[in-house]
Amino acid sequence: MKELWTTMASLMGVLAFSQTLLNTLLPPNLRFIFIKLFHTFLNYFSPYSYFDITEIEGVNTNELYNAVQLYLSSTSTTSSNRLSLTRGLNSTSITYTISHNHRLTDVFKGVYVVWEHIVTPRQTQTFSWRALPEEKRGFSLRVHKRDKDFILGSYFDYISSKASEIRRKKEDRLLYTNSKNGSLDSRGQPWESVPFKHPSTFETLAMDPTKKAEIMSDLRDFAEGSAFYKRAGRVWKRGYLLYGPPGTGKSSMIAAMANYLEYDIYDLELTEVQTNLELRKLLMKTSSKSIIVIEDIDCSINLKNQRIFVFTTNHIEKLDPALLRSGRMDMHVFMSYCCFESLLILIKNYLGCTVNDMDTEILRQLEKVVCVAEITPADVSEVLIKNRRDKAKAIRELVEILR
Ligand SMILES: Nc1ncnc2c1ncn2[C@@H]1O[C@H](COP(=O)(O)OP(=O)(O)OP(=O)(O)O)[C@@H](O)[C@H]1O
Repeated sequence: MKELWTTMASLMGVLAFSQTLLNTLLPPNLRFIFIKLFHTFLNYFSPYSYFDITEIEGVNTNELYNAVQLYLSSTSTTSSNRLSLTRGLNSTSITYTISHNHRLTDVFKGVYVVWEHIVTPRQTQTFSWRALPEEKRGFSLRVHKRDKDFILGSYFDYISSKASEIRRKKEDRLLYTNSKNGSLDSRGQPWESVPFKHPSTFETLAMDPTKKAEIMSDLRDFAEGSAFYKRAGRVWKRGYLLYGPPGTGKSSMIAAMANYLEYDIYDLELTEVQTNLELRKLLMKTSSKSIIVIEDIDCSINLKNQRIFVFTTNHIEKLDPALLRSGRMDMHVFMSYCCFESLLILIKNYLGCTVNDMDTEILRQLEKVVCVAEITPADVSEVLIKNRRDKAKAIRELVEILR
């Protein structure tokens, strides 16, 4: 053991001496060439290839760096014993990634790779139109030379698609509205956004169960069908027309759709849009995983984008028949007054009672009166919220107002 230490100490001494000799004898340019040659020599014999992904390329943010960071934060790949945790302002989710200058191993289709998160202080601030971070951050990927082509071919594509999936799941979704008179915000965006936190889901939505199941399956088919639409040469878009009296749940339905598909919502106020060109620009600035809501329908609008559109109206009879025939609306959904099934859903939402908890005679009475009373789910909700602490009173009052 003692001998080993002595040998190591001598080796270190030789190395230090060689470095000093190199620094004294060689001018900086030659020294640089010498070090480069030395690295090339080492690389030649090394069994590994390295890929560097820096956070900032020139002055642009490198999207691949963000994608790798997100990908490495997914539980299935994390095998490091030191992680950095972060949470964005107004966000409910925590993101974690490997700590600075730590490593982790990932396995992709049986191939082992090692990631290292390299963070070093930025030495000099080169001239730039925007301030650069004080630290230089980057990922270095080490792969075996024999796996290099395979990794370049599919691993990075896999990382990018996984990162988009994680981004959609983790990020709080947003509700966008178009700025007044087509003005742009401080970041040059025509849409203003706020976090979207509407609690409505298909489970809490009171409507005919068959119709509900049909809409859910249509949405799912559409969201998963991009390849089919492409094969069939059709534009990947779907239009829904929601119509019915106020308070029947059109807005709740839109929120349920967005929550179901985990899409953002763009609430398009057409009165703020002056020209078709302006409209096109607005639509170009939306993501494809989004629902675009248009409440004032106008025949002249031209919608060619790939996404889901939802049109709402309280008066379908006032719509131009040409608009209904135009093929822009693939599904017409009538949001109707309360039916018995809707009533049961609302009672469960607000009072926590199921059919089994309720008196059969009361149920029979409710069933009899609800189908003749023109009462909206919004009206029923009001009564139930008001009396939510006294379930019996809530049901009694419901029977009363339905008569
Ligand atoms: N079908 C429904 N299921 C569950 N809750 C509903 C439903 N319809 C209405 N509500 C309740 O009533 C409130 C108002 O309904 P909502 O705004 O969705 O109706 P709307 O049809 O969009 O009305 P408007 O045409 O006036 O915009 C909702 O926040 C919700 O609490």
